[in-house]
Amino acid sequence: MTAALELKDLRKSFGKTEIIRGCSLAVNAGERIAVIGPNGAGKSTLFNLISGRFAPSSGEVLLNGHRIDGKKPFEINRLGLSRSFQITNIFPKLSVFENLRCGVLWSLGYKYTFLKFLADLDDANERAEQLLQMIRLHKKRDVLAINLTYAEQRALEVGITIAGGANVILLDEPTAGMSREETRRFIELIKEVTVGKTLLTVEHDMGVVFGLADKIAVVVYGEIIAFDTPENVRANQRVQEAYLGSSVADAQAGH
Ligand SMILES: Nc1ncnc2c1ncn2[C@@H]1O[C@H](COP(=O)(O)OP(=O)(O)OP(=O)(O)O)[C@@H](O)[C@H]1O
Repeated sequence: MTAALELKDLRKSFGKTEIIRGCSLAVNAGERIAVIGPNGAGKSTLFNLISGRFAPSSGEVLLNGHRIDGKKPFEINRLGLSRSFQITNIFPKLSVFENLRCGVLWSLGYKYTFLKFLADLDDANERAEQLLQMIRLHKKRDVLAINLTYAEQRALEVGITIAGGANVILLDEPTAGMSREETRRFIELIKEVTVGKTLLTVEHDMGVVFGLADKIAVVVYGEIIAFDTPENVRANQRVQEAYLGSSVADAQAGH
């Protein structure tokens, strides 16, 4: 079976410092992966390499079996990989519905003509209405994004990320800054809206990791030292020594 996303001996140096030091990983379609690791381990850099923000120094990134390393972020997006936008990429003065519709329309293609735009508008409206329901913001349909609560803005961000129908979704700390209860509900929401999709999240909160992930990739000092089920990762000696056994991680996991 072709992996939905595959990294082959991926490396990235900034100047003389190698930050990503030979990462290999194969993620099957439909799997939910949490990428964890200490601060500065290279998690964000890995996401930046996958989503095309940085080009790797060497190695390959394959999306559904096709090389995407070296391509531009928008090209990778149109090939079916979507990364969560930062809050600042939500249009604050547009309504929730309009934000979602922008996400849908933007994904429809860069060779866009005005006539095609008009023809597709009905479809885009319909899709935006569906997304509204999915992210449970239908009651906030016409509210300006700037007037949403923080958790609602994060939900909108997820809605925009999935708007184009990408099959591989990257979310960077989706529950950061949320209360425990908001986090719990948000994990359920993420699970629902990503059914059938491949999901990668960078996550610090161990509660979120163990609640969401089918598999965990542990990044330490630019290397993936483990890639396995949550139970096996928890029991992995090397991971415990390098990361999980710390009191901080235990506290986050609620032990
Ligand atoms: N553009 C850059 N130029 C130089 N060094 C960089 C650049 N981006 C990241 N780094 C360095 O790469 C290392 C890994 O950073 P990265 O942000 O990927 O780690 P992280 O695991 O996401 O950390 P955190 O959990 O704190 O977000 C850090 O030492 C950082 O200073």
